[in-house]
Amino acid sequence: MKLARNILLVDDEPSWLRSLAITLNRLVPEAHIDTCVDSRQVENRLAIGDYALVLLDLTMPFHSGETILEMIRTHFPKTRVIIVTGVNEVDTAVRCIKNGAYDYFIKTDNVDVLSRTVRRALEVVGLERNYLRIKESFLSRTLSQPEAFNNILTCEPVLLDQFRYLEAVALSPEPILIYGESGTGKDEFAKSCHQLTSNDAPFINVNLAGINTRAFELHLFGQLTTHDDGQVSAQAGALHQVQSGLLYLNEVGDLPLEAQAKLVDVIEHKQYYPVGSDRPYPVNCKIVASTQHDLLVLNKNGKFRSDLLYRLRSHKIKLPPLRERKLDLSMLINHFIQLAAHDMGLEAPQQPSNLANQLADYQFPGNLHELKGMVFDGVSRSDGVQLNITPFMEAINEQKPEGSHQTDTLNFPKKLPTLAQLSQALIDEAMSRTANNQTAAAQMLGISQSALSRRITKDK
Ligand SMILES: Nc1ncnc2c1ncn2[C@@H]1O[C@H](COP(=O)(O)OP(=O)(O)OP(=O)(O)O)[C@@H](O)[C@H]1O
Repeated sequence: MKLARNILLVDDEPSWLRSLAITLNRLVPEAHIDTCVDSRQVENRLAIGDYALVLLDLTMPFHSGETILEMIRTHFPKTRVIIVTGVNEVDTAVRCIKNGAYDYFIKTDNVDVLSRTVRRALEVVGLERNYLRIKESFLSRTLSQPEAFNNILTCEPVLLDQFRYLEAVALSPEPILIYGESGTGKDEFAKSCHQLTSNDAPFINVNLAGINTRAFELHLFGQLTTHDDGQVSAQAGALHQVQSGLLYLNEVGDLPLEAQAKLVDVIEHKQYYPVGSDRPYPVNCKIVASTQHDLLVLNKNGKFRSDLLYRLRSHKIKLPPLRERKLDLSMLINHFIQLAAHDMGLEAPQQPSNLANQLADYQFPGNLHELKGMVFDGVSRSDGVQLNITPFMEAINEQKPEGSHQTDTLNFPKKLPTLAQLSQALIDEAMSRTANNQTAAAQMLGISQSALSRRITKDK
């Protein structure tokens, strides 16, 4: 995770610079400290290094601290300045604050004051930069890392917006919540977030469905066990294994209330205690959670803690169900045909041109899981040329409301039709249901396309 942490110390006294650098390295170990003893070099150093913070002496040969402060405010507005001053220069330091310095520090102050001020300044710069990045990235219409979304096919504007939103918030230190029905692509979005944030660190997926609090603790925090002989054995939890990668908490809505309280602690304090240990360990990973349930409703029903809800909702992505993504259908069917054919070692069959139209009113309760299953079934049943549409037609028929099923029982009129009439009625129905696609209609009727074509031509 990118945090602002580069600091430049500027002072003409090399011995003071050395001791300040050592102190800060010890007290603020997450910072990267550089030093500069020549006030004429400061502008060049800032131009080549991405400094969040400058600790600036006031009295130096060549350029005074006040002059350098003005240069930094003008040319490097994203860099904050803390004035480091002697007791006799406090008036000047206060004037510097009025001119935009973040704070001042008196050389004789105790080092705890210094480390607190530096930490706070780094946090402020980190938040400012984060906010700016989110704003700039969201306002631009383009993605800077489109390859992170290679696994998510879509041309739906609402999802393309979610790509830009995810790219904008991926580097934020806050967690991200992905909300959508089963099979809407939550896992894929979490993987994209991993690519955007920490591709070379681990991605760990923890399924929280049905987990109890004890199992949650062991799974996430790990355990330290002290044996009778005094030996200690450790079992690493997901938070240890993930390091600075991405922890994906799948189905967070299923977590018991007690375990939710433990998760709030992790997010809030960025640390955790392995079971059996009273030593805290830092949390350095990105946390992405997903849910199929509306957490607001769970919260109203007393099943989801408010503090966890509001922490998770700081960045949230809502994925639409497939029934609201009809623009994507044809492309997704082709994609799954390629996958299925590859997995089965077959030639990829063609998608019937009107298949997506026929599915226009189908609700897809299982979303992409269901579509993928249908396509894999259709490929396995295909004649090698065209995708078999039986699985799709079966699903459409199953979904028809009560009373519209005509397949189970046939209601004949009082006077029975002749065989020829019945056969003609069947052909007409199949052609109408498949929008006149002879191959699809033939599949439906259980005859070859050439046999159907002969019957149609004969009847003309
Ligand atoms: N836009 C997409 N393009 C291509 N494949 C996709 C897309 N979205 C999802 N998939 C595929 O569809 C299947 C279901 O997606 P995924 O597992 O991400 O959904 P989910 O919402 O996490 O489901 P669940 O809630 O069951 O975990 C997966 O095989 C995934 O690779």
